[in-house]
Amino acid sequence: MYVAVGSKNQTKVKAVEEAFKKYDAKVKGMDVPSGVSEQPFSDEETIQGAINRAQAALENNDAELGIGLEGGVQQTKFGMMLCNWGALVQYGKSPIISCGARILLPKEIEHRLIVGEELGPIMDDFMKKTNIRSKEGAIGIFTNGLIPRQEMFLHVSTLLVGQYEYRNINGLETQL
Ligand SMILES: O=P(O)(O)OP(=O)(O)OP(=O)(O)OC[C@H]1O[C@@H](n2cnc3c(O)ncnc32)[C@H](O)[C@@H]1O
Ligand SMILES: [Mg+2]
Repeated sequence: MYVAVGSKNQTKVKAVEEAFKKYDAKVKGMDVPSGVSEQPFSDEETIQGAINRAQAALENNDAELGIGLEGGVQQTKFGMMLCNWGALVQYGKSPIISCGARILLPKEIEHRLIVGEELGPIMDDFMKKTNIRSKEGAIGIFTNGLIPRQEMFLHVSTLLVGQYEYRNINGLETQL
């Protein structure tokens, strides 16, 4: 099985590799447009970004499945939450989607997002580190390293694989 991932971020590509391990799949990451803002600001926009990435990855080569993983934030009455969504796309079928664990972001980060900064650069500046988005991620920082970004994306990817298997066995279109 050949699985194309719409990103070169290693936290995403490695998570997909692990989720498809039992299929002995060839997993290839590639840069594709997300078709949404660099910093998605709602679940809906983040889902759309994940689907767009999955579709673009699938169409750009001879893969059997396209996977898109997209990070964003969602404002709630409790504060701004990190949100991450995944999509699995297959020719002739509707996309399968899943989301990852969520936590509230600190107010200081929320305020910077509201005035238009992107989470990736905010996190690097906040921690005085580089490229956090390709390492532990915001979720890793704010969970004291207990849930790094790759692990969160592994959960998202495994939710996609599980739903894909369920559909193959039962033939049910559960979504979209
Ligand atoms: O190369 P791509 O696939 O685009 O990977 P990315 O790290 O930029 O990730 P996303 O585009 O999916 O995330 C959207 C934005 O949110 C940032 N972001 C999302 N989750 C993050 C996290 O856990 N840590 C740091 N930045 C994060 C990211 O840098 C972008 O500005
Ligand atoms: Mg990005």
